[in-house]
Amino acid sequence: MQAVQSPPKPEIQLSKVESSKRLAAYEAVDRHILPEHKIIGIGSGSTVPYVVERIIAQGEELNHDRVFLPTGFQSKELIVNGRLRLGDVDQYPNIDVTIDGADEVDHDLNCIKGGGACHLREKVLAEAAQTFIVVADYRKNSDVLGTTYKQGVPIEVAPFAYAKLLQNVHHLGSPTATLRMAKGAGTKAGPIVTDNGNFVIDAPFDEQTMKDPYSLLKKIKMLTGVVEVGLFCGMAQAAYFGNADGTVTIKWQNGQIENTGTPLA
Ligand SMILES: O=C[C@H](O)[C@H](O)[C@H](O)COP(=O)(O)O
Repeated sequence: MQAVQSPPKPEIQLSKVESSKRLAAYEAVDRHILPEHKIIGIGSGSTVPYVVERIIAQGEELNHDRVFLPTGFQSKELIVNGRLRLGDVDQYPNIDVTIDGADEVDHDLNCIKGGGACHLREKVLAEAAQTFIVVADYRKNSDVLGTTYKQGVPIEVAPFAYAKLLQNVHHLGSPTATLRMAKGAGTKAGPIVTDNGNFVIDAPFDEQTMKDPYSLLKKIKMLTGVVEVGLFCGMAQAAYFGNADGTVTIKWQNGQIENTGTPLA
């Protein structure tokens, strides 16, 4: 009897933005998640599912003795649903590679992170990693932070201190800083609460201030009650940006910029 062949699965047509996220994620995994890497940090956001997809495609033989550490609820689900082994940074404080998304990346690879309120765990996993790689679509590739991500610098704060901190952040030069509220039908009434039980303040600063994100980071971090700031300065070794034309731009820590792939006709 002839075997019945199931019809080929239709290829889901991705939007330009989605395909550029996938391009960046695949290229970064292919270059940085190598057979010798056993402890791997998995970041958060909409590009990270493609990172996990590509890691799974490396196969059971490579993945069976690897441990994957999540930066939040979303990445934990990705790891568990992908049948990868879950660990945590308190068991594995030395990570080989962490790959994560970003809200915006400047020419020095400084990043705004925390649009999804995950930046505390993300920063711990980035710092613990020998190699920290950022993946994103072309919209996140900037010269100066705050050019495209207008919501402001995400600041995770102890809930009881938020009112005082809002005043302090206003005085620091962000008069429109606000407490991030849960939005949309069916969501919680009131402020969003992070995976660590904290609140988030979004603090936009002017262009001049954002040109020196490290100074700003230090000032905000000094405010009592601040848990972590979504400015990642001097942490990434490389940032991969998928482009709408099917190529990938890679910015390296030493300032080198590389373009790979053939532009779509
Ligand atoms: O808190 C969230 C993280 O920092 C994300 O990595 C960041 O917001 C980017 O997310 P997305 O890729 O969904 O824009």
